[in-house]
Amino acid sequence: MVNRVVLFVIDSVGIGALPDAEKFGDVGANTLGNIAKAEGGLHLPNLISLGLGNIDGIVGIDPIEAPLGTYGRSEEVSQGKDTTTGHWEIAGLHLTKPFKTYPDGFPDAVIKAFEEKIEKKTLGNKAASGTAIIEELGEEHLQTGYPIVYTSADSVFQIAAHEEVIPIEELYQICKIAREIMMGDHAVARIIARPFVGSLGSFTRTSNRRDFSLNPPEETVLEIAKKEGLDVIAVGKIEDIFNGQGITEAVHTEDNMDGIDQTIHYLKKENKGIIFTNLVDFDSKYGHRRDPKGYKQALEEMDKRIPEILKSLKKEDMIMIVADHGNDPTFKGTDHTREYIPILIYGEGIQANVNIGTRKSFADIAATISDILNIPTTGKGESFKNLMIK
Ligand SMILES: O=P(O)(O)O[C@H]1O[C@H](CO)[C@@H](O)[C@H]1O
Ligand SMILES: [Mn+2]
Ligand SMILES: [Mn+2]
Repeated sequence: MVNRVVLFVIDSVGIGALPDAEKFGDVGANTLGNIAKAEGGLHLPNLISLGLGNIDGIVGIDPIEAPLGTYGRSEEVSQGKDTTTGHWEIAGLHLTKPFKTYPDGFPDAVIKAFEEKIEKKTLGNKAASGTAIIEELGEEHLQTGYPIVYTSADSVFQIAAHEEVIPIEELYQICKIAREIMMGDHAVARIIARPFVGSLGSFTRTSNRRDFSLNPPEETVLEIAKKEGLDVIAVGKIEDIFNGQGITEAVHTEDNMDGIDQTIHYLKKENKGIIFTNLVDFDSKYGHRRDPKGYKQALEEMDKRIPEILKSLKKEDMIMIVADHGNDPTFKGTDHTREYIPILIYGEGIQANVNIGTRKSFADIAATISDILNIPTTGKGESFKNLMIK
């Protein structure tokens, strides 16, 4: 019997363009496949031993004879390719209306209302890469003290500020003000605090980033699990993505390795239910930065830690490794890509070498978790428990 699910989202590790990728301008995107191609292969022996190379349609990773895990891939139903949409679908929701985006910047009325409330002017107000815009406007920011507001192809209102110009607590406060303004007609998925340090020419962003999300519009599998008295432990930015809804305990992390450390820490403790971890470096440090070499290294670094994670699993644990969207570092632009996500599952109670094929919705993951933990479902997705439980 499985009574604890460890759900890892390896943020942005997509495995090929979805059939509807054209609508998103993402035909030809393949995060994992194109990294393998650009970097002359990927050394991921542990993910491969679980079945990574055996997933239908995977490119750049060879299959093996007898994978130890259950494996497959999934399409995304919701019409979005952002983190929130991806995670909410994994947790059992389908977003019928995509989040609003602002490719040409935010309307004057929004910026005016924001500037009045924070009693400061703002800089930027356009779509940009976060590292590029602090280089571009950093000097003016240091001189004026005005925060830098920017967005991307995602539904985000991001506020960048130097930690010595706007202390982080104050930055979080102005994010909360933005959150109040960006509701209703302008219900952007996230307001993101983007603090940075350093001096002109060598600014670096810090791990004090915070995301201020919306509540999920309906009950997720996390809320159901919590109601049923189970633990729902959030590691990394999971707490932010769900705006704390359905979470019983949370820890924020410095980077991928810290995320793995924290997950192992919780695995060793007595708890029942869901440990939900997001490893964001793949996306934020390498995908958006279009750095296939760094992305490859981050993947290999994570792969190396898998034996340690598996060793920490108890008899009744099951680990699921999935992603939330793509972010092909070899693709045009700097945004996410509409892709299939991989699904790798392992545990003592799980069948080896089972192919669950191509799932129609990320919500199949939530439905399966409900089925396994014996709790009600969100009503979305189809469980594949019977294919993989011993
Ligand atoms: O370029 P940076 O600031 O990393 O922004 C990226 O991070 C945001 C949230 O994941 C997205 O909007 C994406 O564009
Ligand atoms: Mn993401
Ligand atoms: Mn991203």
